Amino acid sequence: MTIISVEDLTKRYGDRTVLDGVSFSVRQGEIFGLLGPNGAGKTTTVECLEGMRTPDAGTVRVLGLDPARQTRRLRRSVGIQLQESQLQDALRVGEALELYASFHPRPRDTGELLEQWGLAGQRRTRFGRLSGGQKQRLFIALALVGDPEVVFLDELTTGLDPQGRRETWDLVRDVRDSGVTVVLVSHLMDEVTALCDRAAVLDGGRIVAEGTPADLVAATGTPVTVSFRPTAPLDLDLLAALPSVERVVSTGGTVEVSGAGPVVDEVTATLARGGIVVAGLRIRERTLDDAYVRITGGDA
Ligand SMILES: Nc1ncnc2c1ncn2[C@@H]1O[C@H](COP(=O)(O)OP(=O)(O)OP(=O)(O)O)[C@@H](O)[C@H]1O
Repeated sequence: MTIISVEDLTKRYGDRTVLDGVSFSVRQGEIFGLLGPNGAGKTTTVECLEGMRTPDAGTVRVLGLDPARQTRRLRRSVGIQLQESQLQDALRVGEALELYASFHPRPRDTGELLEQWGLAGQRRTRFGRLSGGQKQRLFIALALVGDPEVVFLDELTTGLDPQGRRETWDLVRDVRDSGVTVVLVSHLMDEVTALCDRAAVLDGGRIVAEGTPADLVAATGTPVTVSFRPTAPLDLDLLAALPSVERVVSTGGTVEVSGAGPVVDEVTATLARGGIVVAGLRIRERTLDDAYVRITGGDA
């Protein structure tokens, strides 16, 4: 079921068009990534979905509502991750959660949320005294306190150490598994690969790719590279003639074969047929990082 649909969304700031016919949809219960370099228009898109900005053209629906016109009804069902500047340093963690819970008709149990997000021991701690990771977890807990159907998370793990990032990813998966649809704004490829069920890549105000992380990689035809040292003479033309192979280079006894598609299968089958044993076999898999750089023209 489609929870969010965006069709031909256009937004201008003055005479500058920052969103130029953006279309994508988000299904219920998925983690959907909105990925793109700085200034691509991610935040503007999400602000249109949250009802904070009014599109100049196009149609946006979130849970069947028009965010620009039915903002209040929408706010009951969506959770939005705050930015740091939006909480006062003197506010205690428990107070912040109670305050935000009071804005919602059927809030979640705040004690349970504190427990879930590892903040039970910080209930009386002032916001200004929390660590970066604790602040980030509090922002997510605040986004969830209204028991939303959709939650928007923006630059989720900024400032967290590797351990903190992984723990946060696990918690976001739990959020998804509890039935909440998650829209994640990120410019971090590893985050999108690890977390998102699907993602759209935004560049210069347009969607330039959309699909699962694997789809995005495949769509760009980013090369796979296989390298090895043959232990017997090898006819490189045999490899160059394989359908998926684009390039064969031999330097200092190491052969490097690259291409898009089933390169690894074709090369290993050819070697096996020729009875050629190889040493130091390495396969460099394509990654979303490579795909992203290709899609956005290297502006990562
Ligand atoms: N209120 C505004 N007035 C004028 N221009 C704006 C405004 N807000 C954003 N912009 C411009 O619109 C473009 C898109 O900005 P947006 O914040 O949506 O991009 P983003 O992909 O979220 O980037 P970042 O990752 O840097 O936050 C940028 O060039 C930005 O400078």
